[in-house]
Amino acid sequence: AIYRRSEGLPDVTFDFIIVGGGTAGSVLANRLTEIPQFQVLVIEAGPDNEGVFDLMVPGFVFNIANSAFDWNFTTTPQKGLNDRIITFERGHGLGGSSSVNGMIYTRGSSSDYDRFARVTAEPTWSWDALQPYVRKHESFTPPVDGHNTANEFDPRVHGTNGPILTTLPALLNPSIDSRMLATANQLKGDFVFNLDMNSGTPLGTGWQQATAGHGERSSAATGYLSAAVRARPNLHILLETRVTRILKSSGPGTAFRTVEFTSGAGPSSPRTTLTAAKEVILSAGSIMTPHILLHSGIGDKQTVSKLGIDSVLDLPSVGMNLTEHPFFAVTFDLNITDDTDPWGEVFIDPTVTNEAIALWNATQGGPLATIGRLDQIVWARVPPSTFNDNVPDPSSGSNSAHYEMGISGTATSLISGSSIVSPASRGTVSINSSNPFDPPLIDPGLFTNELDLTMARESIRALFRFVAAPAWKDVLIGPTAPLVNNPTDEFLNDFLRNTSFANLHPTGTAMMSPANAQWGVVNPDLLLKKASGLRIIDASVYPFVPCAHTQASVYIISERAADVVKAAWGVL
Ligand SMILES: Cc1cc2nc3c(=O)[nH]c(=O)nc-3n(C[C@H](O)[C@H](O)[C@H](O)COP(=O)(O)OP(=O)(O)OC[C@H]3O[C@@H](n4cnc5c(N)ncnc54)[C@H](O)[C@@H]3O)c2cc1C
Repeated sequence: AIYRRSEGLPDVTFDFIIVGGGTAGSVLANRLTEIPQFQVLVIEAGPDNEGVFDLMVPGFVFNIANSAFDWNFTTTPQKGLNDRIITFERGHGLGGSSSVNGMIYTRGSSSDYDRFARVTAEPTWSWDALQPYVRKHESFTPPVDGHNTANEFDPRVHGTNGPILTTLPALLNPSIDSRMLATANQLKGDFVFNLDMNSGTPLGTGWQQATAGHGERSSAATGYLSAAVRARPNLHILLETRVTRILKSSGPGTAFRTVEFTSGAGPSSPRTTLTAAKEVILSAGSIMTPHILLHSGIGDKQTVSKLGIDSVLDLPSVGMNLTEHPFFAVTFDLNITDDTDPWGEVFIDPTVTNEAIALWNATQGGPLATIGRLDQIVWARVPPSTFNDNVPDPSSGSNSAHYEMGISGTATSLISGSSIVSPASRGTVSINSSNPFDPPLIDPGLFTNELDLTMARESIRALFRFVAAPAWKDVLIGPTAPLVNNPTDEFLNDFLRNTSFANLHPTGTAMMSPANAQWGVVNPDLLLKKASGLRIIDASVYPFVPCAHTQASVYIISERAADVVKAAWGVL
């Protein structure tokens, strides 16, 4: 059941208290309540996702920023971005960031997961070992327009029975799609057609896949917290309630089974505590998980002590290693005269938008049933000569991408949403007060490592090579200002520093490490180091960011983590 005040909660002993009903938290809530004797409480800071139009309609993804479903964070001034402060959206509500994200479904490369296994000395985090979980969360669903998808994906690498619906684009854009696929054929090499970028080898040009089905967004909340799951008598979801700290239990040893929370909105709001009989599971995401840990005195001893917070566990890696993908748009002017797309103006002309809304309401189809105009993505590597002994390759292996180009177009422009997906830069999440209501200091450190700029320049030059293919000859005008032909390195550095944003894929701020390692925050079983009772399950535990948009990996990791928890309590 759903509650909004802790006073209404039933008088039961909660075996598990999950902090954050986001992407990972929803997976855990579902899987742990499959065991009827487990009583599970989820505490989520934000509201319910149910019935919220902008969260349901894929085409309205850009309406969500700055709403009640966004934490409305900004970064610290970014040195690598000419000291610009940028927005840093995070989901606030059931489903967390999966309720607000861009729905792009990409798993990354097999070597990303093999690197997880290698650096944590835990073989069960490898791609091969994770295969059951790679499929368990997913149900591949035909696109809403019912077109033949035979050459657009490989059904053998997809799940068919999981809670999360995935699909292929439906609002096809033939004049762009045909040229994209022709380019892959004409140039091959880095841009060769890849039938399915989610096979473990993403490299090349392939059809984009999204977490949507039957015209609607599929999020951790719609998928894992369906009406039937919410009705389970052992699942209790407390909304609009913020966890302020996790408290050390009294008695010998270092155990953390108590959460402190409030439904108030400020530092003096009355706080309540509840203690889990088995575990607290922290799933507040890569930004708020370290924020809660630091406010609880779990983190670098000197840093927290300086702020007047009692240090209860000295773990210097908390909040370190923030890894994020820098994102930049690169645009070319086109002149397509045979464009027959009736929905070209859907987000520009209000009359067309209203027609699209009416169509979506009536049929859950039409242009709003799909995410904008993005039909294909290119994943590629920079030349090996970019690296040497002093400048090592930051990617996880030779089947991993360094950069991504999500290419969409209209009759007049071709836009690549480009990103460095194996970055070398690292940042931090920290705090500057003892008030848990103060926002975290988010420093993703974008472009602080020169190598990321080098790779970004190379990706822009790769896009120039891409649009130089014969397929574009009759329609390409040239780069859109301020971009110019044959740009110098200096020009591109300025362009990148002045225009880049965060791709909103933060990971690594509570990273896992081998059980005996002095660094890291959690062990490979995701239990907090040097303590008991507290597990962390969300994107913060990744030691490295995958070369992918990060939601698929959160589903994979959380599904496996649910089994790790069940095994620890003897029910698997
Ligand atoms: C705008 C946006 C676009 C994105 N686009 C894509 C995309 O297209 N494809 C993709 O794969 N990935 C995308 N991502 C990234 C992806 O959604 C995330 O990596 C993933 O959902 C993170 O899951 P998580 O469980 O770690 O955290 P979240 O899903 O963010 O969950 C954390 C939850 O904890 C709650 N919480 C935090 N602090 C507290 C507290 N103190 N008390 C109680 N509750 C708390 C939050 O409200 C939230 O519900 C995007 C993210 C955003 C924000």
